[in-house]
Amino acid sequence: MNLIGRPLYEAFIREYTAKQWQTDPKELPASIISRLPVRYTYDNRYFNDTYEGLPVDGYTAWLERMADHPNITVQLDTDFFDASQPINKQAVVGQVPVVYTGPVDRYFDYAEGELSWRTLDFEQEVLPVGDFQGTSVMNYPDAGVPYTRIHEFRHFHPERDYPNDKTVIMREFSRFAERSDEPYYPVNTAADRERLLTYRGLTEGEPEVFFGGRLGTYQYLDMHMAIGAALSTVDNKLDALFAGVDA
Ligand SMILES: O=c1ccn([C@@H]2O[C@H](COP(=O)(O)OP(=O)(O)O[C@H]3O[C@H](CO)[C@H](O)[C@H](O)[C@H]3O)[C@@H](O)[C@H]2O)c(=O)[nH]1
Repeated sequence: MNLIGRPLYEAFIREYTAKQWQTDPKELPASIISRLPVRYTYDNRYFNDTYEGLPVDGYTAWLERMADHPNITVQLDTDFFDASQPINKQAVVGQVPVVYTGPVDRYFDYAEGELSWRTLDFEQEVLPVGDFQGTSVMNYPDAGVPYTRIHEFRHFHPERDYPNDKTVIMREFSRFAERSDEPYYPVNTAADRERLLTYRGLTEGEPEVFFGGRLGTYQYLDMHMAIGAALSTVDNKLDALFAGVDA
């Protein structure tokens, strides 16, 4: 309210935030809103960063190329908490360094209670038009619309060729995550923060386990922050563990 005043808060923030978090805004950390820059110019970009963009061929290709190395084996569909398969928590922790990027409460089998998380549902549709909304993301702040925003992929990559008579859109819906859902956002209420402190205490007792990413640290990290944090974990912690080990 201090940032933009009541009329703009009511038009753009109040109902969107209710849909996105289903949590009284007073319970949410101020950093959720203060991440949105307020400026008094006609610059209509989202953030103030010098460069904004996506990997040229997308995040999937970017990750596949990083993992495409003779020293790296990728094993998917393997549950770290399933002791019936060899690469499980009990078998590996303490034996080799582990970087864990799943939910921190799950790692400890929810011993200190559940942290609250939001998950997302997506509904994809192909429409028979060349351009549906003229922009990559359109937010729908009104309570009467069940989704929070619509993504239209062609606008993320204006440099690519797309058909003139078809476009892919995706509606995004937010809800509280159950244990079986994929968590996307830490809600981070005061109760969550208290619980997180006890989990942080527990992480200190884990030998050579490095908790990373939004889920492992219970932090609302943007992509550039998650990448930066991963690189500093390598520089500050992992490098030393592998010094002297043959590549
Ligand atoms: O129209 C809006 C937009 C945001 N918010 C409030 O501000 C918070 C932050 O909104 P963002 O859209 O910045 O948050 P997301 O993490 O959902 O955004 C993601 O999508 C953004 C673009 O839409 C950026 O790409 C961002 O880096 C990426 O994390 C929301 O939860 C909500 O409480 C509103 O109330 N109304």
